[in-house]
Amino acid sequence: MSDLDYGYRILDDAGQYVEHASAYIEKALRGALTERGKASLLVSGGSSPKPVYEMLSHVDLPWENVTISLVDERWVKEGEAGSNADFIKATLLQNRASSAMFFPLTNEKTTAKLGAKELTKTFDETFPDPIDVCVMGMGKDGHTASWFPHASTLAQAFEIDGADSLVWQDATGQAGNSGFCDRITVSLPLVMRARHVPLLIPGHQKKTVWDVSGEKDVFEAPVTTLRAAGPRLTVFTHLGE
Ligand SMILES: O=C(O)[C@H](O)[C@@H](O)[C@H](O)[C@H](O)COP(=O)(O)O
Repeated sequence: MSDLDYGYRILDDAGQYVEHASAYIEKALRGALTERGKASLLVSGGSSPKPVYEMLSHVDLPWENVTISLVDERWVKEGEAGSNADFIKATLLQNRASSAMFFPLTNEKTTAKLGAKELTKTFDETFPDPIDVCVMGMGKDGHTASWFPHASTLAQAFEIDGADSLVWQDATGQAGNSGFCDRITVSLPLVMRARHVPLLIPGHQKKTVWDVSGEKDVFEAPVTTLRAAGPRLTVFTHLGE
């Protein structure tokens, strides 16, 4: 018996990881669609969830009733290098899932700081709280969403009372920023209220980062905050490379 209060699915290999993570998200969306007739799904970028999105895109669901957005976005225009929106369009919003509604996390403002308020307003109008499924990823530096270790802007994402749904983040100097510093991200309270929080961290290296993060401070390893979701958090990993 595990004494963890969250789900921890340690699969044998990458193939099983993809199947189990995809099936979990499918089941959560199906449950929301059955209960409420619609579902909301926020997704992360990165190579870890990519094959899961590709599998999910073939699933037979009433995708036209599913509204999808991002957990975080680099402040670039769609069509420019680094756009998470483009990544999701090329992976998840394909095949059967191409009929889902997609809400991008950028607007015409020149910086995320300038665009955040207006974007939050339309996001809140589009997505009833709580979100049904928030798919989280993780960098080997322990960041998740655009919550980077010791970032100067991190406290505003972690403000428990009163953080907006979306907040801008400055990832300057972060090892895991992929070259994109100006960012927008969901806030911690929004994720904590979500009905399902799958964390997709395939491979033994990411598994170790996750396991070790349990001993760390939330500003040192932001991903550890997800433990506070308790049974609504399910971690998917495998023991391969
Ligand atoms: O916006 C970003 O920079 C990415 O989305 C990033 O947060 C990513 O999710 C992690 O770095 C994990 O990436 P991998 O899954 O490729 O390891």
